[in-house]
Amino acid sequence: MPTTYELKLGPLTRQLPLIKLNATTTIASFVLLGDAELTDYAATELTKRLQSLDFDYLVTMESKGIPLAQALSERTHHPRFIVLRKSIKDYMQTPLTAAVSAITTSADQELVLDGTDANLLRGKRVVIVDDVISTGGSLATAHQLLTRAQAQVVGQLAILAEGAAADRNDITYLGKLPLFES
Ligand SMILES: Nc1ncnc2[nH]cnc12
Repeated sequence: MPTTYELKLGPLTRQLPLIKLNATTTIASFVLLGDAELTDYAATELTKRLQSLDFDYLVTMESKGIPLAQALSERTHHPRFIVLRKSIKDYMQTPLTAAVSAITTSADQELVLDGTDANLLRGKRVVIVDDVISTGGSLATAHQLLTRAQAQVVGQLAILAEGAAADRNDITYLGKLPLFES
């Protein structure tokens, strides 16, 4: 039984550890945080995919999407991006929240849009960006929060699509990641 999966993305290769999540599901663990080289490459490639898209804000989800959104913001000359948080902070004003289930987190989580950010996004064209789209749970929750904030989601981007997400035609991604299910 191998212990790693070899991910190839353009000129880059990574050995991803195989992690058993439960009795039936094993993932090739892709942790973007700290991988400056891959973040840089992915941002350059995704920027090409954004070239013909008119949008006002990039939106990402805490926490693994943050360095990617930062790099994409710089490359696309969008000086501000929005981060959907995993919990309500004391400094937030009238936050919007929604429940989310993620493949890598056993307990249900929530996503939070600070009311100040919601005001900024009202009537704006937004692109959601994340590191991996798998079950699509956090993407759907992000989409729901943004719709509640009256933003228009005009694009959904990820570095990798995992498992069945690779068959979706409503996301743009650079590479596929297998999901090992028995
Ligand atoms: N393969 C994966 N690695 C890390 N985080 C994930 N979230 C969803 N799929 C993942």
